[in-house]
Amino acid sequence: MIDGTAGVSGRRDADEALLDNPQALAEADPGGMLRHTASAGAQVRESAALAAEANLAVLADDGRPRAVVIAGIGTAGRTGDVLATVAGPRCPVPIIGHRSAGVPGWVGAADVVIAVSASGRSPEALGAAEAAHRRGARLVAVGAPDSQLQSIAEQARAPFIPVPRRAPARASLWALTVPVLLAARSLGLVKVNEADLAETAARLDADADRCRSAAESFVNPAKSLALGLAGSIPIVWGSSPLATVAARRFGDTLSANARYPVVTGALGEAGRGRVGLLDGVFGGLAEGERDIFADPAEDDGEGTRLRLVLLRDGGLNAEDDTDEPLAVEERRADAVQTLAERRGVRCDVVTAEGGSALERLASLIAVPDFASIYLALAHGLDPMAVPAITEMKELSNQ
Ligand SMILES: O=P(O)(O)OC[C@H]1O[C@@H](O)[C@H](O)[C@@H](O)[C@@H]1O
Repeated sequence: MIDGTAGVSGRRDADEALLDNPQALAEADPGGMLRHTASAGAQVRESAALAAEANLAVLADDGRPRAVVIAGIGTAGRTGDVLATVAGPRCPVPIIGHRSAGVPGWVGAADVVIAVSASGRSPEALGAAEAAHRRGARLVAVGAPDSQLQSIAEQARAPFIPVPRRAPARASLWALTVPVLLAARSLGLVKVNEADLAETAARLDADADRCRSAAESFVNPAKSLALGLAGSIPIVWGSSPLATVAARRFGDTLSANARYPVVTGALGEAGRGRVGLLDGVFGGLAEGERDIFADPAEDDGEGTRLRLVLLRDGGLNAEDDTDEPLAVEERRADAVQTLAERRGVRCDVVTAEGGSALERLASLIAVPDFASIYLALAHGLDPMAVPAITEMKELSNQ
C-alpha cells in the first residue's frame, strides 16, 4: 500500500545539465558525499597511521591462525572481501566474511576474528567481538572511537583501531579497509607494504581530482559513467576475483546512493548463466525494437535497457597471484564485450591500473564510487540520506 508518508522525492529523468553546474551540485549534496568520497586517499594515510599506533604485533604472538573471520555488515563487511582478494589464492589460511551476528560455530582459540563497524555499534560486529572473546579467539576490532566496540575490545584486551566517523559507512570504505589489511599483515597473511599504501592513496587522490565536481562531463570519467547509466539497468561484471570485489562495491553504492537496481557479479560465473540477460527484454530485445530517431525526452520508461559495466583487471597481476590464467580472463572479457556489441547493448569499460593488487582495486572502485553519487544528484536524490534505510531500521528496531 502506498499511503504517501514515505517522503520520497527526486526526478525520474536525470538532469544532465546539473552535473556541469558545480554550485547546483554542491546544493544538491548537503551532506558532502562528494567531499567525503574525495577523502579516500587521506583515509588510507590516516588509517595506516592509526593502525601503526595500535599494538597489532601482539596478534603474531600465537603464530599463524587456523582461519580469519571478518565480521561486520554493509561496508564493514566488504572489507573482508577486500582482504580476501588482496591476500589472493595463495593465502595460507582461509579468510571468511561473516555478515550476521556472532561468529561461525567452528570458531575457537586457533582463530582470529576481526570485528569491523564504522559506527562501532552494529549488532553483527558487537556480537562477533563478544563471541570471539568468549571462545578465546584472538580478536581485533576496527571502528569508531569511544564506541561499544571499543569497550568490548578493551575488556578482551584486544587491539582496537579507532577510525574516526565521518559520513555514512559507505563513504569510509578505505578508512575501514586499511586497518583490516594491516592486522592481516601482522599475521603474515598478506603482503601490503608502505609503498603499496602510499601508491594506493596517491591513485585515489588522482582519481578524486579527475572526478571533481568542477571537471565537466566530457573530461570527468565519473560524470560520463553516471550519464551513460542514467535510466538504464546496470549490469556490473568483474573480469577477475579482484575486479568482482569492485563490481560488488559498485552494486552497493549504486543501490544506496543512486537507488538503482543493479546486477553484479563475476564474469566467469555470469558467463555460465546470467549472461543470458543480454538476450532478454531489457537487452537484445529492447535494443532491437528501439527507434534510434526517437526523442529520448519522450521515453516513457518502456524502453528501459541494460547497460553493461565491465570492470577489467587489466592483466597486470603476477601469474602466480591468480588461480586462473590471465589469458582466460582477458578472453572472457573480450567475449562479453563482443556479445554486448552484437546485441546493441551499450558497454562501459573500466580497466585497472597500478602495480599492487590494492592499487588496482582502488583504481576500479574510485570512479564508480563518484559515478554513483553523480547519478543520485542528477536524479535530485541526496546521496547521503537514504529514507528507505532509515525507515527499515525504525520498522525493524535496529
Ligand atoms: O559499519 P557499521 O556502522 O557497523 O554499519 C554497517 C552498515 O549498517 C547499515 O545500517 C548501514 O546502512 C550501512 O551503510 C553500514 O555499512
